[in-house]
Amino acid sequence: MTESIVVTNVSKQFHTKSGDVQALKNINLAVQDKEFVSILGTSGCGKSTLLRIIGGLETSTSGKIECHNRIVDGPGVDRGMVFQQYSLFPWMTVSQNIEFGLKQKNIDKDTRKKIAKKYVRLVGLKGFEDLYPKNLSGGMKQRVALARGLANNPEVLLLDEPFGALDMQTREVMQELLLNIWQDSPKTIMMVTHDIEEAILLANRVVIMSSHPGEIKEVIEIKLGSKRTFETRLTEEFLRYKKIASEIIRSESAKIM
Ligand SMILES: Nc1ncnc2c1ncn2[C@@H]1O[C@H](COP(=O)(O)OP(=O)(O)OP(=O)(O)O)[C@@H](O)[C@H]1O
Repeated sequence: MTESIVVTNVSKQFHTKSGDVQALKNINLAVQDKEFVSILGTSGCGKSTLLRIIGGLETSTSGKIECHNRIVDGPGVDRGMVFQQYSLFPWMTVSQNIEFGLKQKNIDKDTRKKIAKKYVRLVGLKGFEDLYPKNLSGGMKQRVALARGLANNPEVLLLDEPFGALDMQTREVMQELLLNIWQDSPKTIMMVTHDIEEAILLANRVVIMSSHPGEIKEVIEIKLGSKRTFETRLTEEFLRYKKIASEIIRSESAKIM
């Protein structure tokens, strides 16, 4: 297996008016090509900071990040990011939003349209292509953001709480959607979430971070097979993973209370 992302001895310190904050301490992690890794941890433990450093939106204080053997020193088309705040362009339609990154890559109009059409269908937005974000529900906007991230076909997709703003039902539909898309055409995905079930259902490995400073506390390999469905949540194996992860997170939360 080849390594997609390699994080070596990454630490991050923020300098603020009220003092220094050590957000990350000595993070070491190798994510394999086409692996799905979820990152769990208590609020403020550094999950987003780690993802932003991998995305090149933030610099580390020490250590290095490599993506397919290239040192990360800023954002790049090899790494796509989808955030909880949909960050859609309000003046662009659903299709135009999805096509945006493709246009930046100078992909011709016909190919752009074809790719956008494919992802509009995959995320269940057929018929809504010409609407503007203001005419969409939160769940629909989130699907557009996901479609845009996938349509760009980056080598690595970085998802920061992508379903965090959604209600439970929509969230579950979106999880299943992402699961189906990933099972049909696997790619390297790192996803930050607060939702233990979401982390386990989707990932090959769940990384649990400890807080203050953020360190990797535990890495759990999730052996639930590659054909997971919604019903996987009801299996004994799944519940066993949930119990293990919940206990670690509970003990971490207790430390900061
Ligand atoms: N730009 C910044 N300036 C100063 N401190 C920051 C900055 N960004 C994050 N921090 C601090 O770094 C630590 C980690 O923050 P981060 O947002 O990465 O945590 P998180 O695990 O993603 O939290 P949450 O789950 O609540 O979103 C926190 O203590 C936070 O206050």
